[in-house]
Amino acid sequence: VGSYSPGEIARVYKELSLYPSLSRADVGPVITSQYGGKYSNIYTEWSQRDLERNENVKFCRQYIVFHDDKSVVYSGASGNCTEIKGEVLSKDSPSGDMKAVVRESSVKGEDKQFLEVWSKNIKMKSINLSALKKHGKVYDDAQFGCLVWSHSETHLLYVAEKKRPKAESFFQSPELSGVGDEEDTIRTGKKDTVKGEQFVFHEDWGEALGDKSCPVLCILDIEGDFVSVLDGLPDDISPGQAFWAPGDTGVVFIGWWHEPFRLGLKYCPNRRSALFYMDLTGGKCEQLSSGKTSVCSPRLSPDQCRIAYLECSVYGPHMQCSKLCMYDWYTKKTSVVVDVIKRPGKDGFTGIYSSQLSPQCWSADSQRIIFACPQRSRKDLLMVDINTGSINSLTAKSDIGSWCLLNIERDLMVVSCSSPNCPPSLWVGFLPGIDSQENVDWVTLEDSEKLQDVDWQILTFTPPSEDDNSQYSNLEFDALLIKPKEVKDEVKLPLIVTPHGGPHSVIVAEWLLSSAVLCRMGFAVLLVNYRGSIGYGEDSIYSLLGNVGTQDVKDVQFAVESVLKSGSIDEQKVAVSGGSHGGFLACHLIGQYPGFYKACVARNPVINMASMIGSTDIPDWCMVEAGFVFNTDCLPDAAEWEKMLNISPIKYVSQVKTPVLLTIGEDDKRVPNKQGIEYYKALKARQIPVRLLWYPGNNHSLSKVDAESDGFMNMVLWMIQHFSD
Ligand SMILES: CSCC[C@H](NC=O)C(=O)N[C@@H](CO)C(=O)O
Repeated sequence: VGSYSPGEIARVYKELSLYPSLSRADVGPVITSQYGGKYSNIYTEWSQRDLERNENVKFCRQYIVFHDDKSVVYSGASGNCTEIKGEVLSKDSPSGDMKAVVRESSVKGEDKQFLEVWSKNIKMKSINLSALKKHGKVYDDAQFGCLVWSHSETHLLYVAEKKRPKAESFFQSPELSGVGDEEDTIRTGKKDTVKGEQFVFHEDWGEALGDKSCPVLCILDIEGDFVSVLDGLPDDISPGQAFWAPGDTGVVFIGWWHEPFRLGLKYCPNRRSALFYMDLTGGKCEQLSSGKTSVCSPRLSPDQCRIAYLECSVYGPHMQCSKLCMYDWYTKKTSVVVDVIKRPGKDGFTGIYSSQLSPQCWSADSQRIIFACPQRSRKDLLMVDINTGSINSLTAKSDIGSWCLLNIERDLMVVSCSSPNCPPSLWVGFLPGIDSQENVDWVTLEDSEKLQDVDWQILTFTPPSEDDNSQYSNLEFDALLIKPKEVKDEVKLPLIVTPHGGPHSVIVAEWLLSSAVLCRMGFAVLLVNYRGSIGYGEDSIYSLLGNVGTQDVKDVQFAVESVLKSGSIDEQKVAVSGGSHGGFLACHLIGQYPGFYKACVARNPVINMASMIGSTDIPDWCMVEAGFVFNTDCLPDAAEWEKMLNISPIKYVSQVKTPVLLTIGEDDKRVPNKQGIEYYKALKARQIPVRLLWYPGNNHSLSKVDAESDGFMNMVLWMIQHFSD
């Protein structure tokens, strides 16, 4: 490993970063050819890092699938890939005759948004949304955003930021006042500016949603060329994830309460929210779910009789085991189809841990729901019978590590699958009939090459009895070990230990660019799903509350020491890296096991929960992980502050011997950059080698192409440098 030059590392990174990943697939209508054969077009979107251009490029490719409604007869790509530029959102109409696009385009040097309607090869409409000034920017995020055709194909529904009146200075001279809105003034006879509001703080929805504050539901009447912003919704909720109700009588959406103040939503599907129906015929807004829980991903059945959605508790751990619920449109009754799983039973089903269902998730007969979900360290495709609640795994027996349902339409499933040694590939297959025992017959649309030199396995651990959790005892956990395949007898591998963040998330056996590159360069990588990870039953999640900094730290160390016993690892070359809560664990490990790890790399790590609670977008996380109940109207008491400090990595800083590289995102709202700086100063004061990389324009994930690639290069070089200290 030590013999690799930066140029060689960059070459391997560049080579493996060429593999694109799938982000979307849409199945077109069934067309009968002139020879009587039936086929459907499949539209796919992919993304790929372009290191030269320093951006993630998005491209599309279409495929044609001939079928007999039960099996694929013939399939192939139709044409080559095309890069997608300027499209914010796009959606084909249900019949496939039209396409709607929200596009960003520069007009005379100014960025504008247009809503386009295409029919065959003609752009029928191009509506300048920015000029209409009915609302602010259209939302394209997965949390709120949508672009939905009405069933009648006459209207389009989307979410945008509420229009904010222009604010001007108290000292603006009257002749210039409201000058920017001249057109509006002529049209409405009113000046659209307010004084004194220029510096008012507007709450936002937190990490990665910093430009989202007050979403509104908007409707374009295509024939009438008219955009309207829906009013009549409750004032204390922010709407999103909207769709047309049966018969287009109104719209159904999720509303998130934003009183008394907004809490970060990213990775936090535990925020109080409900399913709502805005009746456009009577102008009334009705709440369809209890309002005491958190709900997301509502999906209307093909027969338009039921809405399936996911539900979990409010506050508590930010990722939890969800219920699959069903709202019957006609009886107005709600039922639970799949409940929370505390401990997995004999069938092996560990519970639902998805926070987003695929755009379509129903079988054609409206009797089953299909979704992808982490089950321990793999991601499987699961099928639920809504009448019995019984669950079948469509993929449990496969040797592929991770399956992702991109879409399902008339029982034709489009999936992306990958493994640590196999980049994403694209497959299609028909869902077998409800009473059929048959397996899915998968057909590859886009294959990917297996990396023959990379090997992976899932290891299962039972914590030693002294580390058992008395309240939640006998819990197991896993780790994913990724290694070079061919290793000469006398060679011992350097090891990089990577606990995931969250802490309630999971690493599944999927394509992981950095692990594949490290493996190519001769490192072994150990990714630990310590107790508290999702995918193992709700008891595992709850076992960690109040025990962060001990139980999770011990689990990781136990997994590492067990792997070292195999004899294939060089004990003098063990490093640790992690982001966020994974960074919290990395910094704990070097503090609690001084000198064991020869290098540490932490991305936006949580360093001091007590100092972070006042500045993060999710203060509830600090209280809940420390074992307390969060309440929006009370401050932690002295004992709670003390515990938050005592369970934080800063507490062990004086024991640290390991050199630390910190990678920090300037605009991180989740773990504010001051956390990394606090650790940097504490290490510097103790003469521990420390280096801090500061990435402007980056948030918590450090996922911009240059930040991600630079962070990776520096991580490897830091480890190589300190392995030879
Ligand atoms: C107040 S920061 C809490 C840690 C953070 N949790 C949720 O956002 C975290 O560890 N994030 C992970 C993803 O879950 C990450 O890798 O950024």
